[in-house]
Formats: sequence, C-alpha cells, structure tokens
Amino acid sequence: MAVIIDGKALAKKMQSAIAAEVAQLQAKYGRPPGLAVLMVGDNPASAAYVKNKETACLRAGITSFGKHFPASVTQSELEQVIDQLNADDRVDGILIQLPLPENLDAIALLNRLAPEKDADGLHPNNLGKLVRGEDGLRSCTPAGVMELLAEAKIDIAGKNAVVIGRSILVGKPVALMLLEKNATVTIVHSRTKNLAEITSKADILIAAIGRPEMITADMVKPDAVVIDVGINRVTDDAGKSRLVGDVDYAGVSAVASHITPVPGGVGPMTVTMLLHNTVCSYRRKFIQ
Ligand SMILES: NC(=O)c1ccc[n+]([C@@H]2O[C@H](COP(=O)([O-])OP(=O)(O)OC[C@H]3O[C@@H](n4cnc5c(N)ncnc54)[C@H](OP(=O)(O)O)[C@@H]3O)[C@@H](O)[C@H]2O)c1
Ligand SMILES: Nc1nc(=O)c2c([nH]1)NC[C@@H]1CN(c3ccc(C(=O)N[C@@H](CCC(=O)O)C(=O)O)cc3)CN21
Repeated sequence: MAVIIDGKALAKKMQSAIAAEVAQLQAKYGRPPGLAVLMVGDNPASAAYVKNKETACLRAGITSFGKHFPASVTQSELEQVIDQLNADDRVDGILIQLPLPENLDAIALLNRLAPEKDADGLHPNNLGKLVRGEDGLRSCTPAGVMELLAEAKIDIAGKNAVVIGRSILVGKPVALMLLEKNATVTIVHSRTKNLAEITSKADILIAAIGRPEMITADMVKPDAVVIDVGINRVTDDAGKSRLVGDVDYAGVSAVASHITPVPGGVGPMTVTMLLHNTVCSYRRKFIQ
C-alpha cells in the first residue's frame, strides 16, 4: 500500500508558521497583510477553495477582501475592480478564480493585475520569471505540489515525470517546476495518443485533468509517486455529494509508492501557498 502524502498536515504546519510571522510583521509595520479574491459565478471547485481560503486567512491574521460577482458581471466592471485593488494599499495579493465564464477575457484581466500583487503568479511577468528560473510569485497549486514532493523526500532529479494537463494554472507551471528540479518531463493532454502507455512509464505522475477518477491502476507504474490535483464534485449512488480527484484512489494506492488523497492532499497546500505569496508581497512592500 502506498504511503499517503498528507497535505492537510503539512498545510497546518506551514500555516502556523505563517501566522506567527504575520503577527510579528503586523506588530512591526502596523497593518495586517490583505488578500482579495475575485470569484465569478458558482464553479463548485472554486466554492470549496473560497471557503477554505477564508478560514485560513482568518486564522493566519490576513485580511480577506472577498468579492463574489454574478455570472452576468461585465469585463469593464471587473477591470474597474482590479484597478481599485491594484491601487488599494491594504491589499497585497489579488487572485482571480479560474475558470471564468466564457464571455469574459481571463487573459486580459490577468494582464491587468499589478504583477507585485499577482498572488497566483499568472501575470506574464511572473510566468516569464518562472520560465527563466528566476524568483517571483509562483502559481499556488504547482508550488504546493513541489512542497508536498519535498516533504515526502521524493528524489526528482533524473526521474521521469509525466504531467497530465497543460493549463496555465496547473499543468504548464508544474511541468516547469519539475524541469527546474531536473526531472525529465512529459506533458500529456486531451489530444495525446497512447496516454496510458506514457503515464505507465512515469516515476512521478501529476494528474491535473478535471475528470473524476480517470487515472486507474493499469495506467500507473508500480512504485510511482502519484500527485492528484483534481477536485471534482460527484454524486454517489446513494445520492450523496462528495469530492474526488482525477485518480482512482482505491485502485492506484495499491500500486503506487506514494499518493496524495482528495480531500486532504493538494487542496490545502494551494490555500497555504496563497497565504505564503500574500505575505511575500506584503514583506516586499516594506522590506526592499
Ligand atoms: N487542488 C487544487 O488546489 C486545484 C487547483 C486548481 C485546479 N484544480 C483542479 O484540477 C483539475 C484541473 O484543473 P485545470 O485548471 O488545470 O483544468 P483545465 O484548464 O480544464 O485543464 C485540464 C487539462 O486536462 C486535459 N484533459 C482533459 N481531458 C483529458 C483527457 N481525457 N485525457 C488527457 N488530458 C485531458 C486538457 O487537455 P486540453 O488542453 O487538450 O484541453 C487540459 O490540458 C480540475 O479538477 C480542477 O478543479 C485543483
Ligand atoms: N486562480 C485560481 N487558482 C486556483 O488555485 C484555483 C482557481 N483559480 N479556481 C478553482 C481551483 C480549485 N482550487 C481549490 C479547490 C479546493 C481546495 C481545497 O481546499 N480543498 C480541500 C477540501 C475542500 C472541501 O472539503 O470542501 C481538500 O482537502 O482538497 C483548494 C483549492 C484552487 N483553484
């Protein structure tokens, strides 16, 4: 049976360290760090994120400026809100929840963020720094995945890492971070042929697909490290709603050497890295 990489436990440990640092910084600089999250519509994965993020901010002493808009909000209304938040001295981090409804231009909104407040590292300046291997604000979920691999003491250099998914939010940045740690990285996606043949050669398999329990034991190499990024809400036979990942946890945990559960794996680490990025931006404002 696979070792469970406990994201909830690591998140708890890191969030208490962040809370202690926030208390010190606030005493010194006179105001708490602030994080603004823009959410449009009612995506179920986004709703889970918002709830956990707000609790974590409260515990860490970070002020939340949550803004929830109906799906009918316009591009120019959101642009105005971003401009206000960019100019607001109480706000250190801004996050735009993805995906946005199709009528909105997400890229244009991400481009409008002040890069130094871009808490999810999705502004072109920050993505460019990641490509070049420079320090900068990095996407929270991929950064959380890397923290989980480090905590479990997984050797990355020279390993075959396969990332399923190529989104700007998860797949592409996590592939770059694995490459930075000297993995041999393959990215697969919906147009890939022979997907199972490629995934079954992975020493490290990262699933960021958005398809409930798609990765089954026959697609996984024995003793692989499996990180499940997926957050999918499904209704079981008894009519009860629950969260599942992109990996068939019961089947895959019988063949993998390490696995992250859903819930309790990557999700809590995403929240943690969001707090981390917000505090980094705050610190950078006061300490050059
Ligand atoms: N745990 C967390 O903190 C966290 C954070 C962010 C997202 N998530 C979850 O992670 C999942 C992925 O999120 P995302 O934002 O990256 O999603 P996304 O933008 O929808 O991207 C999904 C990727 O998976 C690929 N894909 C879809 N179906 C496939 C198939 N049958 N075979 C192979 N590849 C396939 C897509 O390929 P194409 O590019 O060819 O379409 C795309 O690249 C979702 O469940 C999301 O809720 C979790
Ligand atoms: N810009 C942006 N960045 C993101 O990281 C992001 C989005 N947008 N949009 C939504 C997705 C989904 N995300 C999530 C979803 C759930 C948790 C989370 O904390 N999940 C808990 C359980 C939640 C519950 O039980 O309600 C977990 O243990 O997995 C975190 C991030 C982050 N995501």
